Amino acid sequence: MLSQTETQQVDGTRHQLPQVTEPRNPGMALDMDWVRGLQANTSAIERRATSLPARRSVKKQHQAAWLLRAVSCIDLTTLSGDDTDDRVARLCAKARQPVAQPLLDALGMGPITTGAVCVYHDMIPAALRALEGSGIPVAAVSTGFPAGLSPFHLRLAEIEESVKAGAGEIDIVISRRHVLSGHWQALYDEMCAFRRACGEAHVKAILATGELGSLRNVARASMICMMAGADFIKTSTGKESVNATLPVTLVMVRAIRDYHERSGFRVGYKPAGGISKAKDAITYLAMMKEELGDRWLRPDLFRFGASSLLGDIERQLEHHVTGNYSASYRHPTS
Ligand SMILES: O=C[C@H](O)COP(=O)(O)O
Repeated sequence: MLSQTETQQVDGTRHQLPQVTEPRNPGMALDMDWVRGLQANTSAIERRATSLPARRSVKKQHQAAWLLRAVSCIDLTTLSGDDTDDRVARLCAKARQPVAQPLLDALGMGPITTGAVCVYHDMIPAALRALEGSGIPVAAVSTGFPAGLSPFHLRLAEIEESVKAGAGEIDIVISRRHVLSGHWQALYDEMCAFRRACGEAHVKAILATGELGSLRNVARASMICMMAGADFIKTSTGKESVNATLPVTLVMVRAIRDYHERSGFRVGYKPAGGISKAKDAITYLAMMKEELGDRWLRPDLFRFGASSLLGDIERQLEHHVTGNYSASYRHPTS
């Protein structure tokens, strides 16, 4: 069983987190002087990113508490052309009970859920049905995900349809070409329009960082999306050839820190794509704690976009409790 100290390791609170209400980022006018002043020292960033996993070893007895926190921050995702209502229902059952009850009992933990379930628009009704009464939000990818190259009015309409269908969170993709050609005003205007179309639904801006060409572009695109009112900035669709990485994370979380220092608003961070190992999840959480502080270790400000991470975390928790590793096929996600 986890002691109270162990469950407090992650951010000084019990794992069953009280609800915290964060004022929504309203955005601000585009400040091009600020944007142009943003630089990224690639070699320093890469050095810091490489040193983190090696330097930061979460002590064994605290790992289970960190892993449970990671679970509560997962946007449990299925984004496949062959998604079906049944697959989404199985995924949602997993979101409601992501860790087997005997493991939770052995760890002395109460109920836990994932942060959200993330699906394509057509899967929203199935997800809502399966999550009814759970309080788990449905996130829908939108705006011509993953490329974001459909006609602009259709991208706006897609957001509106998903909000109407009941999605509480909308993951939009930005136009990479605006970044690659330095059309910052166009990027800002696009993001403002997406935010408006979302209404009360929270909007995550997917930058597709693997396609932005440089870390400096990542810094600038992050800042512009926040200036235009993004609630979260997210690395990737999971469909680019390079998805979430630690260097990109450093650049994005430092942009979040700068934005908070100047505006007073906290924007969330969502690394997504290719995060499938429990130890990587701990590295990301440790980076959030070191760069942004404990407040960003809660699901209202941090999510993993991941389809298979949960299975590995459950395996590691089982090992923590029983001393044995089970086969990964025993922990299917959907
Ligand atoms: O936003 C989430 C990603 O599409 C999930 O990517 P993944 O399948 O590599 O975990």
